[in-house]
Amino acid sequence: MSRAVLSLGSNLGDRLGFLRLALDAVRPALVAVSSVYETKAWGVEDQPDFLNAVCVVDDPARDHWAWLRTGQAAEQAAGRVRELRWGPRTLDVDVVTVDGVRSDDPELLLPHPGTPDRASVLIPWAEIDPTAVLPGHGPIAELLAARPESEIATVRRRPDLNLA
Ligand SMILES: Nc1ncnc2c1ncn2[C@@H]1O[C@H](COP(=O)(O)OP(=O)(O)OP(=O)(O)O)[C@@H](O)[C@H]1O
Ligand SMILES: Nc1nc2c(c(=O)[nH]1)N=C(CO)CN2
Repeated sequence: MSRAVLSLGSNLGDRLGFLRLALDAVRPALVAVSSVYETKAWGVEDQPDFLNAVCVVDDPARDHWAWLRTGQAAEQAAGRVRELRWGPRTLDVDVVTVDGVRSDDPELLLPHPGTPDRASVLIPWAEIDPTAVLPGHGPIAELLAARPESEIATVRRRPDLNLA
């Protein structure tokens, strides 16, 4: 069994369409998908808001590398051009965790190192798996409780947008 948590993000073009494209790439393995959230950009702040969502997927035939490749293929299909780090993009698929796998290979860091500091990942993840634990970091509910209220407020659920 290989159960992965994937974070999806888009802030260019047809944002919802690109999230749907990513989800369609994993739909046969889909266990759960969060609501869509409109989030203020972190990192490079002078860029459009993102749409973010998190999904849990499970496929015994795929290991962590296969999840990375699946995400990268979806990014390519969305016409993503690799430019600025933390800059705008049509589609970003981050592999947040895969089972308890730990990796310090720069091509696939696991768990994804940004996760503990990103309400834009923790909030949608907690919506679909509130008792989840981030390997090496603890329960995501505790990580979320440690985020400043000012950051939490920049992650807004968009009930009018649906991925499921
Ligand atoms: N867990 C992971 N999920 C997705 N890509 C990863 C992961 N760990 C390392 N990478 C590598 O990161 C590179 C992609 O980086 P990218 O440009 O998407 O970074 P970013 O999204 O701007 O920043 P961040 O990784 O902090 O979210 C790829 O080369 C990929 O191999
Ligand atoms: N809110 C938000 N900000 C971001 C995001 C993202 O997915 N959501 N992704 C980035 C590129 O890694 C940079 N900044």
